[in-house]
Amino acid sequence: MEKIRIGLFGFGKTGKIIANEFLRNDSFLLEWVVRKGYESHHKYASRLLGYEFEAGDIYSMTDITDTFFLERKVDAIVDFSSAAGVYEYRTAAELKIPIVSAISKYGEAELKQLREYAKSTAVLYSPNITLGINVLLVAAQVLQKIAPHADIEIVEEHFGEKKEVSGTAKKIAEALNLDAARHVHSIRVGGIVGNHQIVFGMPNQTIRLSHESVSRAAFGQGAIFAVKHIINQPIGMYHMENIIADMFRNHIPVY
Ligand SMILES: NC(=O)c1ccc[n+]([C@@H]2O[C@H](COP(=O)([O-])OP(=O)(O)OC[C@H]3O[C@@H](n4cnc5c(N)ncnc54)[C@H](O)[C@@H]3O)[C@@H](O)[C@H]2O)c1
Ligand SMILES: O=C(O)C1=N[C@H](C(=O)O)CCC1
Repeated sequence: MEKIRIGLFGFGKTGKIIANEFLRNDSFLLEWVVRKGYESHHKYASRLLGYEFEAGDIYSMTDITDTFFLERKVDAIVDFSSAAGVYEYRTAAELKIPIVSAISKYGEAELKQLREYAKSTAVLYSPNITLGINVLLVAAQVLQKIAPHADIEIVEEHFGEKKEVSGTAKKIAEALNLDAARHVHSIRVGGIVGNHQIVFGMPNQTIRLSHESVSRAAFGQGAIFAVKHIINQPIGMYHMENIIADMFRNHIPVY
């Protein structure tokens, strides 16, 4: 069976792990990687990650010409670069190459650009692309409907260096119509990749829904899930939580 060819933007803390998840999955071929600078320019991501084969030719953003995506064909682009990276694949969208953006924090202008691309190709945007967080997001909304009077608080734990409040926690608060400033509580310790807990408090019982990203490889597994979904979809904008919600709908056991 033909491998799914991937073009990856970003080869940083997370991008390297994403590249590794694609490299170790036989369904995929990592064709190239684009990063901001010239570090490891034209080396292979596979070799840098310790593999014996050559895959994932490394380019700099300045290498992207109008013919870049024509000359280096891929079946999907995956973006783990930065918000500004969104401006670099306009011609890919025009060529109808599906796009998975995992940028956690876009400004309005970048989001507008991504929505523009979704008029030409299939775009999946997920600020937290782990399967588990998107299951948590849907399950919490279902539970809130079942127990509308529950008190709800959100606790997010991340590595010590993370300065900003978890965008994921803010998204959960928004989905539950909660004021994030009041209901999101942050803990910064050690090397925690990312833990989110939603506590539903009721008079005689407490329900806790929680998700733990044990390794950043969880983001790679989410990206793989997203690519496999998006490459068979028509033009438009897609979100992981909607895909998961459909799976809930289709798999809720009928007793
Ligand atoms: N959606 C998710 O689940 C998820 C999970 C982790 C990280 N992220 C996002 O992934 C991105 C990268 O995170 P990180 O921890 O690897 O950061 P990082 O700073 O370690 O790496 C950023 C990488 O992107 C490259 N880059 C930056 N701007 C670029 C541009 N304009 N064009 C091409 N390459 C560019 C850099 O060279 C570097 O390789 C961030 O936006 C972060 O929010 C998302
Ligand atoms: O590693 C991080 O930092 C991440 N932050 C995003 C957030 O703030 O929710 C999610 C992905 C990982």
